[in-house]
Amino acid sequence: MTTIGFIGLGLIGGSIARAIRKHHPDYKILAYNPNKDTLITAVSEHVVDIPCDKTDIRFQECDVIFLCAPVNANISYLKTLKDIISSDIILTDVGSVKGTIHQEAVSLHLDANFIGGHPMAGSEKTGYENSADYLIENAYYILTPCETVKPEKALEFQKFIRSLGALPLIMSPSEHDYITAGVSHLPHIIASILVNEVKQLDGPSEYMKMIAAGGFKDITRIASSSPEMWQHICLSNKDMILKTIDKFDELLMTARACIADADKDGLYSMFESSRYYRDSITDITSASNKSHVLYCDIYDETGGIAAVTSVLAQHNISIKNIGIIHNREFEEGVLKIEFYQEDACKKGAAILKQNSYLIHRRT
Ligand SMILES: NC(=O)c1ccc[n+]([C@@H]2O[C@H](COP(=O)([O-])OP(=O)(O)OC[C@H]3O[C@@H](n4cnc5c(N)ncnc54)[C@H](O)[C@@H]3O)[C@@H](O)[C@H]2O)c1
Ligand SMILES: O=C(O)C(=O)C[C@]1(C(=O)O)C=C[C@@H](O)C=C1
Repeated sequence: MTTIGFIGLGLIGGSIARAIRKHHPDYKILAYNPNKDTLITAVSEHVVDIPCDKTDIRFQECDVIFLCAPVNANISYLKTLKDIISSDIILTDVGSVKGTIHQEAVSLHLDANFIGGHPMAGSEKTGYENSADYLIENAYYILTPCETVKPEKALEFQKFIRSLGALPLIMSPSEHDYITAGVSHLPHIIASILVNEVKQLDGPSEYMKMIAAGGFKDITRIASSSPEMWQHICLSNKDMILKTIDKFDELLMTARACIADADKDGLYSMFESSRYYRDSITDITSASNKSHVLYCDIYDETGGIAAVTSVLAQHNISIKNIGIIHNREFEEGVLKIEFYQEDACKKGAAILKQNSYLIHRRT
């Protein structure tokens, strides 16, 4: 029997625990979370087997412990767990910054046990109540094993992550921190600034807030993310984030100059270059690990999901997975439906369209 521990059972911890329960129903799951109600719910849903205290001696039984609290809390847990855990445990975290926790693992002589982790999936929503067993499905899951981790241990953990439906990708902590500063940390800072900018510019009528449409909403969804989480990330990945801010500043000033100078060619080439590059970014669900998914707009009303599933059932179309998703690019109320086969997905889309549902497929 494999035993897995969790410290922090929020959006990401809860989603990984649910994915383990789904793919490895016989594994034993122990969890600590400061909010006890979360643990009670997780036990009642059979996601967690044993609710634990912060320094619970039963964490000794674990083969793997996932640290799923905010970045700095994960770092401080290494010291707390050091005297409890078994000598061949795999300790991992899901934090959005890797350099600082690696430094702590090395200084505590836990490096032979430590494999940093970071699922590149999430949401602006927090907490166990928003967790889902499919959250990390088809998402890149960055792994940063310490150099002293035995290769067979690292390989075994990589296989485990793949078994949960995620796509493991190995890199060094510094490479991780550089890349995520560019594609995750700076975008969150910019989203937050954009919202604060509108807040400051808007007049007493609040027309800006009222008419803000798809463009503003798309680019600022992540401004609703957890302030605590992003405070920790900015404090932990300071140098890399400052580099990306400098680059952003340079490009913003170039755009400013193009506008001030009415530089037609400069403006055209800025928009043309970003459009070309953005169009080349594919959704991995449509690449080699293709899953047969469609997104369906539903009304936020009782029975909305049941109506969709019964239309599909009437045509003998089986659903592999279904759920409301929050980490997405479409509007509120989108239902994600996964099918076993591409044919079933296409047929399902056609039938739902005939029934006046608005269907999206990602390219
Ligand atoms: N939200 C995302 O999109 C996302 C994506 C990938 C990775 N991450 C990382 O995952 C981690 C958790 O983020 P989340 O989105 O699940 O946040 P969350 O707020 O949903 O969950 C955090 C959980 O940790 C618990 N917690 C807080 N302080 C704690 C402490 N000192 N000790 C133990 N538990 C504590 C909270 O009660 C909560 O249940 C963070 O390190 C974050 O950087 C987040
Ligand atoms: O989709 C979102 O809401 C996210 O912000 C997820 C997201 C990101 O893409 O930046 C946020 C933080 C992470 O560490 C990893 C993923």
